[in-house]
Amino acid sequence: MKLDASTYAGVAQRAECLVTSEEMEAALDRMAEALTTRLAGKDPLVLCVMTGAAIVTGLLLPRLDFQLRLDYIHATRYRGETRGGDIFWRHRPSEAIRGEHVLILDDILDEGITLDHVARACREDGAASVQTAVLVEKIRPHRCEVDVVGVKVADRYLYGYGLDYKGYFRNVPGVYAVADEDV
Ligand SMILES: O=P(O)(O)OC[C@H]1O[C@H](OP(=O)(O)OP(=O)(O)O)[C@H](O)[C@@H]1O
Ligand code: HPA
Repeated sequence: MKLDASTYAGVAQRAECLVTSEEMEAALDRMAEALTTRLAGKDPLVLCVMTGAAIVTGLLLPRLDFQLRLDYIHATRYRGETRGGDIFWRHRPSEAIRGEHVLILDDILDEGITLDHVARACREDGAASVQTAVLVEKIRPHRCEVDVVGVKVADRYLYGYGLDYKGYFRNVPGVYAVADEDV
């Protein structure tokens, strides 16, 4: 769904910045360090969970100075809404996963349902090992744990650094909480 320019501007004006771009860049540096410790020398297959993880993937991979490969996996359950529904698979690269040390990279752990499904799918598809990393973890109970986290943020509806509000704001250089009236 398209947002008209005045609605877009209103959402942006009412939103609250929770994490600045400087803080996010520092978090990416810390994630890179933790992932290097876990995965350097294992020739991992990094799986970008489309679409939101495209930004964290692009920012993180140049910080990883070791042998790796990149592929993508696409499971979605929000599809432009601010509440999640059933998992919908768009791309599951089962053959590519078999025997690999997989790193699943996503933008956010919210309820944890998406990451739980994706990690299970990788194990079912014969991954040698599965590790997970997210740029943002919401402070709330989750369906699954994650190995490496960038920042922990309040349980509000968020946008920026890959996180979308109705398909928009993924390109915003900071993490913002949408005002209650806009959720
Ligand atoms: O922990 P959960 O409650 O399952 O939510 C997290 C998932 O929600 C978002 O995906 P979405 O379905 O919105 O697709 P997108 O990546 O295209 O935004 C996000 O990218 C995570 O994959
Ligand atoms: O707070 C959120 N913002 C954007 N996308 C999301 N997917 C799960 N939670 C969120």
